Amino acid sequence: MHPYQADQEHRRAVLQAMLLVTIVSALLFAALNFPDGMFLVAWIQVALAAFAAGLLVVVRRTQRVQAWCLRFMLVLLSATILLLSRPDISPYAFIWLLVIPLVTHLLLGSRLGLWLSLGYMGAGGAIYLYRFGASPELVRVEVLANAVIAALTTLGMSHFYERTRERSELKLTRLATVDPLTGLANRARLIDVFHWEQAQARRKGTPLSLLMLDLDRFKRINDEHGHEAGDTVLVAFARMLEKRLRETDLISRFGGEEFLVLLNNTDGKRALAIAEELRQSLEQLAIEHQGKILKLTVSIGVAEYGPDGMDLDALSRVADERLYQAKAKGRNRVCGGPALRAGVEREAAADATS
Ligand SMILES: Nc1nc2c(ncn2[C@@H]2O[C@H](COP(=O)(O)OP(=O)(O)OP(=O)(O)O)[C@@H](O)[C@H]2O)c(=O)[nH]1
Repeated sequence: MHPYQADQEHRRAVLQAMLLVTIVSALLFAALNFPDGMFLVAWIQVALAAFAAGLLVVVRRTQRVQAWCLRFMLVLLSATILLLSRPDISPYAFIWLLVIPLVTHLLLGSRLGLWLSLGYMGAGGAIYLYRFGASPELVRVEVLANAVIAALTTLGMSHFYERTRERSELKLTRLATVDPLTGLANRARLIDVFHWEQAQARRKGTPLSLLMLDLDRFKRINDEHGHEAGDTVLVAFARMLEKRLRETDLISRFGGEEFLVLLNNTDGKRALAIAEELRQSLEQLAIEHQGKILKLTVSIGVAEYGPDGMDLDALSRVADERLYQAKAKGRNRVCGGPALRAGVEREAAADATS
């Protein structure tokens, strides 16, 4: 699951729980307020329950969970402030202000949660002082001190909890999707991104290509210069790939000295040319390790989404076969399919005759 998706699913679950609580409590309060003749308050509560019920249906399927969380919070908090500003509301209803930091942080994260909490709790506090400022027993120092300390405690704890949760989630996401040696994407992330790119390619008909790269005689580097030198080479190769490719390309390390690159918006012919540029760049690269210069080459297999396969497994298989051909032909070369090669040759012939 993409990190963004994991976060989205977390928020979706919290929002669904919050909507259920809102429906039940709003209907309960409406049922208490109707017999007391507080019709406007009761109808606002019924409207809030209806809005939450409608949202419950939308939220099950929407991809825009964060936007719906914000809309729901703005409606819920504005309705709360509206109800608290009614002259017939009990001072005990202001206790609900203490719940604001908890729900805003759970639904909107630490940043938006903090700002909305400060805004709406501040507004609620101001309404309380305006309404009950003339009743000495309701604005006694110990009453206000209790309220302020309780409010700051829930705000501080909610903020601290959410910040810590967000940081751990980020750390776990990094661990789950990044190769620790090179900092490139790992297999799990490549699979994730491939699914996204595959959907784009299907919907928009844009081309997509895959390169499989394998360093030549890498074992020798390890054997002759040590494992550390091998690691230095892998990192230098990763940085070279990042420098030569676009930010939208996904570069991943699959294992050992094998790398996979996903080139979006790139057809097989262009991918073949890019692979050739990468091959030449590595050939010219001098990698320094403990005062020694290490030289290395790479073999590359190219596959194109569509002609060579419709999923990652099929494309990887084809790219791997072509990589094997490149190795078999003497290494330090790029191999595409017959169709790709024919395309390049046709172009070369056209160039020669023009
Ligand atoms: N330094 C280092 N070496 C690694 C790492 N992962 C795998 N290797 C080594 O990579 C080498 C791969 O060797 P082979 O699969 O024989 O391939 P090669 O020597 O590159 O030969 P060809 O691919 O046929 O050109 C092995 O010696 C592994 O121990 C790593 O993270 N760091």
